[in-house]
Amino acid sequence: MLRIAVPNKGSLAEPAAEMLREAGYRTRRDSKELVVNDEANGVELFYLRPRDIAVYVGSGTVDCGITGRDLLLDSGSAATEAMALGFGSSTFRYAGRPGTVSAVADIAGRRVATSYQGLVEKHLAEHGVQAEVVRLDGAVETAITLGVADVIADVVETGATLRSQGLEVFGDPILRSEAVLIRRDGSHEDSGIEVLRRRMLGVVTARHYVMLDYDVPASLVDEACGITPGLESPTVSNLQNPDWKAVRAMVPRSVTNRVMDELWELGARAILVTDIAACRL
Ligand SMILES: Nc1ncnc2c1ncn2[C@@H]1O[C@H](COP(=O)(O)OP(=O)(O)OP(=O)(O)O)[C@@H](O)[C@H]1O
Ligand SMILES: O=P(O)(O)OC[C@H]1O[C@H](OP(=O)(O)OP(=O)(O)O)[C@H](O)[C@@H]1O
Ligand SMILES: [Mg+2]
Repeated sequence: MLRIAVPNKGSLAEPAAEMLREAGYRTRRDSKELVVNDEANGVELFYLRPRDIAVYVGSGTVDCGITGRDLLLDSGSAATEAMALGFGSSTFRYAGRPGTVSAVADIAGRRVATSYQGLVEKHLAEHGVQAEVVRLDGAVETAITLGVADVIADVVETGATLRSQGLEVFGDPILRSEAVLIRRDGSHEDSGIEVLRRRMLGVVTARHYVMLDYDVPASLVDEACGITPGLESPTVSNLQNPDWKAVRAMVPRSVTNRVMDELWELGARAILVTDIAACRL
């Protein structure tokens, strides 16, 4: 049985469960379930706090887990990123009152509030800045208003929380984070983890690409394939009318409409886009 740690709460919980479901695993039906045994797939899911997941994985009590890159690095656990999962994206940044602090060097001698003490202490040390780190559990943005800190370091997604407290980010992002699959440092390419990783990669890829089908005059096939080169190579099939060919290729979802416009201009017709439900590449 492969033991997988899964976020039980917070921003990562629902999208992580969704990804596991799409990858064919059984997930919990109610939020009070703490362990799910999915015998058919040879896995056991342990629902744990996202912050604790790297600790469990690092200690070897579970084989792998899903958590945030920021939480992994903050924990200092003996765990390592096996793959990025493409959801739960955020940046980790310093912020303060406008006009007070504008660069990392200005933090020297001040108080920094954060829930990510390990990450912040390491970043300050790397920049040769000495400051007091005030460890808080959450709602860090309020620390300046309440006079507990001069600067904060926190997760920023839309920036709405910062704005609501009249704060502004400064300096470069400390980190760009997203949900990641993690395994213990130096753990061998265990076949169970490899199957999980391939399945997750299948979901990430299926989300990232669409399948494009179109018909194009035979004389324009090469030009059309230049527009849609696919991953290995596009599929070109005959049509009953010998003057036309059918082409099928995977296209990144983000450029689908631009590619369709180009194909149409070239003379392609019957251009169809289909979602990919799952894949192994
Ligand atoms: N808007 C967001 N707010 C907080 N964390 C986010 C956000 N978007 C992504 N994340 C990621 O979620 C992880 C934090 O999860 P965690 O469950 O500790 O906090 P949370 O989502 O703020 O939930 P809560 O504070 O309600 O427990 C981090 O990896 C963080 O980068
Ligand atoms: O940039 P935004 O889109 O506003 O999102 C970022 C905010 O969301 C999270 O807080 P959460 O609501 O989880 O509260 P917490 O501080 O108690 O964790 C995070 O800690 C930031 O405060
Ligand atoms: Mg939070």
